Amino acid sequence: MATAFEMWSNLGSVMAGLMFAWAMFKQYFPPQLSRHIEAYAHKAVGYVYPYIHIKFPEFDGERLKRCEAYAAIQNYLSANATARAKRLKAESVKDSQSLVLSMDENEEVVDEFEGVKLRWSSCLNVSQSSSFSLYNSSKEIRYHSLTFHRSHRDLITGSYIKHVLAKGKAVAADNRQRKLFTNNPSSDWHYYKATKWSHVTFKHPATFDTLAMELSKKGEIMNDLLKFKRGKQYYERIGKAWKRGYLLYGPPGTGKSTMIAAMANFLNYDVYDLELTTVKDNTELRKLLIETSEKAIIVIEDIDCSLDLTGQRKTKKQEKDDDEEKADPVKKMAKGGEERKESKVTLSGLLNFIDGLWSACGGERIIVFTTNFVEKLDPALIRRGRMDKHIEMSYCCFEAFKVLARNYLGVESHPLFPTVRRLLEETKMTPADVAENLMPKLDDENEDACLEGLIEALEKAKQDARNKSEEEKEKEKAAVAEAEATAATAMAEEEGKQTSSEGEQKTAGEDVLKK
Ligand SMILES: Nc1ncnc2c1ncn2[C@@H]1O[C@H](COP(=O)(O)OP(=O)(O)OP(=O)(O)O)[C@@H](O)[C@H]1O
Ligand SMILES: [Mg+2]
Repeated sequence: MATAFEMWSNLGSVMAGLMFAWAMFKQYFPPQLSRHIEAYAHKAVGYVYPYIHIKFPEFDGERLKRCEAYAAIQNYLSANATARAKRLKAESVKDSQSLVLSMDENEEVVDEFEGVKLRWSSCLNVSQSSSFSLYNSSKEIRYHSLTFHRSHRDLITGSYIKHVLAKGKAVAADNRQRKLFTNNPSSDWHYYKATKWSHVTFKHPATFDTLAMELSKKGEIMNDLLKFKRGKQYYERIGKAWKRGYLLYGPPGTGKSTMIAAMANFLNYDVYDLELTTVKDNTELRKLLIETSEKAIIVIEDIDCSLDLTGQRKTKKQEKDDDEEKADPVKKMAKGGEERKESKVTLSGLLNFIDGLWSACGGERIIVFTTNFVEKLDPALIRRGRMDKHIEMSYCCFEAFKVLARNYLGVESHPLFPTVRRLLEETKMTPADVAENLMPKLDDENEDACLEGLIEALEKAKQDARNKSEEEKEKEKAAVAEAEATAATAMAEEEGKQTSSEGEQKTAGEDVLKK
């Protein structure tokens, strides 16, 4: 049997139908009259229809950003109301181990709070765009609608909505599966349902435990991250956007990417790997930024190679090459294989991305740049406030080696450790190379064999470095000798010229005297 609530809800639907009909016929009435009719109709509805509707749309701010309340309500409903819904949607979470059910579109459920009944509907409107387009340009507008009796207005708008949002956020935190995002080329953005970022589940095993670096430096970075994570109020108090920039620099194979994975696992944040070369211009960069979630690490790897962001002017030769390319398309094709789609993201666009007004939309974000050549970067890009913490990832030291030995061989100490220590102090080897040498190549290879292999590799690296430096010294010597020889020849020539001109002058003088 239909309850009073359902009866009133049905009446609500009838009224919605009448409103729709009115919207169609309204044009046939003079504007003055239609305004009067509308005002009286609203009053009359208010007397007979005692229910209030609140709409929670999926997007706010001109569709720029997904509304947090919408997401929280969706989570709340999937956890609390799905038992009563008849049509559900299933989504796998938590390493595909479990399913999360949520209400399907245009489905309704009744919820209860402190003895008060209320109704949630999940709605979808599809509107066709009037403009002609090659792509499917229909627009989907989703929203949740809450209906309740007006006598409970204070309870619902005061406590119930707060309760729903808090529960929804808690559910999201429980079900949260971290994601690794990458930006889609902007040419794909206008496809139906295309989003700016695509993602996979983030499953990198690196942690600060397995990261090889000096313990004091590691501890300092972990403390810095923790301070940031817990710093919401602090950032508010000092009037600074809740974000922090890290610059990781060092030679290839020293663990920069590994460090980012460790950071994400430590903080439980998503990772947005931003490929700058596919971003068309500064406006698109801003749009990408707005679509990143909170609790995220935004990464730009090898920033020095991404774009010409050094802020330096082009050399005369580069300018000449570019002009020639513009004039000669064949040359251009030969250089790029195909016509290059150049990104127009500029240094100032990137600076604003990191530290401009838009960077404060949404908090709790870490921005990480990695580079092999820190000296190539524009100082403005890496100044404190943009890149707050500069971390040098360097060659393997003994402490870092001990972490790798524990990870790869399961040993804390070994008689060969002192030899390794001495060799690591005498030569440079990246953690990636040390790790590779520590990895058993055969099933029966034990830790002794691995450590001996590493010592051999270190000895070889040391010898190679010595040979290289001797070669360089030889080259330097040869260059100095060559320079000296050239200078001596030039001097001799100069002297020769002087003597001959003196001789000529002398002969000329004698001739005059004879005469
Ligand atoms: N500090 C480290 N601790 C643990 N493992 C490391 C470390 N550095 C390098 N490795 C190992 O070496 C591999 C390469 O490291 P990674 O990709 O992090 O280097 P990178 O500094 O990002 O290099 P590139 O500059 O070429 O991008 C990793 O897969 C990891 O196993
Ligand atoms: Mg890397």
